[in-house]
Amino acid sequence: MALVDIRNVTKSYGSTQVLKGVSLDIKEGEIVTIIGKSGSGKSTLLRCINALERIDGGEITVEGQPVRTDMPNLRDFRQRVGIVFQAFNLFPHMTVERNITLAPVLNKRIAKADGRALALDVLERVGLADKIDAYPAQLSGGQQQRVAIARCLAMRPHLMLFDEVTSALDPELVGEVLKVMEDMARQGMTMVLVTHEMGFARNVASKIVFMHQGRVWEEGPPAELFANPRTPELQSFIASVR
Ligand SMILES: Nc1ncnc2c1ncn2[C@@H]1O[C@H](COP(=O)(O)OP(=O)(O)OP(=O)(O)O)[C@@H](O)[C@H]1O
Repeated sequence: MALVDIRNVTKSYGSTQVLKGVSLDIKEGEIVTIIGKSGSGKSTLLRCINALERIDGGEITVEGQPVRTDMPNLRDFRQRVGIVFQAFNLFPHMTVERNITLAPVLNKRIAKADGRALALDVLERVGLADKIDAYPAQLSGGQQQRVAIARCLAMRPHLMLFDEVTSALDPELVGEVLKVMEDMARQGMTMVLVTHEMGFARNVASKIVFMHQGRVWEEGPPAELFANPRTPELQSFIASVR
């Protein structure tokens, strides 16, 4: 069974249909990269998987459970499906440790006394254990984004979604964040990313999904898709990002 099963999903904002019948399977351990032009519906699809947006038609299931914005165990669901955004959204008045432990303590996933150990554990995974007592303003953008990823990892998610997480970073800071994501991929985390980083898409993704005008236009393993794009739309997209 697929970890995520997306069947014929439609979604409109007002009179604009942004998703026009999207179907997609994501299996455990897969690294799926969604690419496509601005406005093709990539972020919207990602947000629908996490129940941040209500879908109009079709169905999304995660681990067999239908995803709905009004599902009874939404908070529990969001712990299993983490999302990291372009803006890091760290609380500026809290230390890195507090930022990471706030939700797990509030949700009673861990005792307050165990918070520091948990924070250290996830910070080690993003290479920032020495910043546990820092405040966000004392960190670079790349470091802040790695803390945001660590905060997500602290919930022990089964699936992680990344929405253009390197787009707001200075170019020299992009690599450190991609490296953390690459490590997570290697450790078997199931990940879905919307990204403009074609190098990452080529080298790390197990599957590329090319979206065009609200549809999955082409999908497949990167080597195949980039070497033999079948449609003129993907050909011109690849040419535009070279
Ligand atoms: N909350 C919203 N209200 C109205 N329209 C929206 C909303 N969110 C997105 N849209 C519109 O839906 C379309 C798809 O947006 P989406 O962000 O999913 O595209 P995208 O492929 O991720 O683009 P980008 O690469 O620019 O982020 C766009 O035309 C956008 O203007």
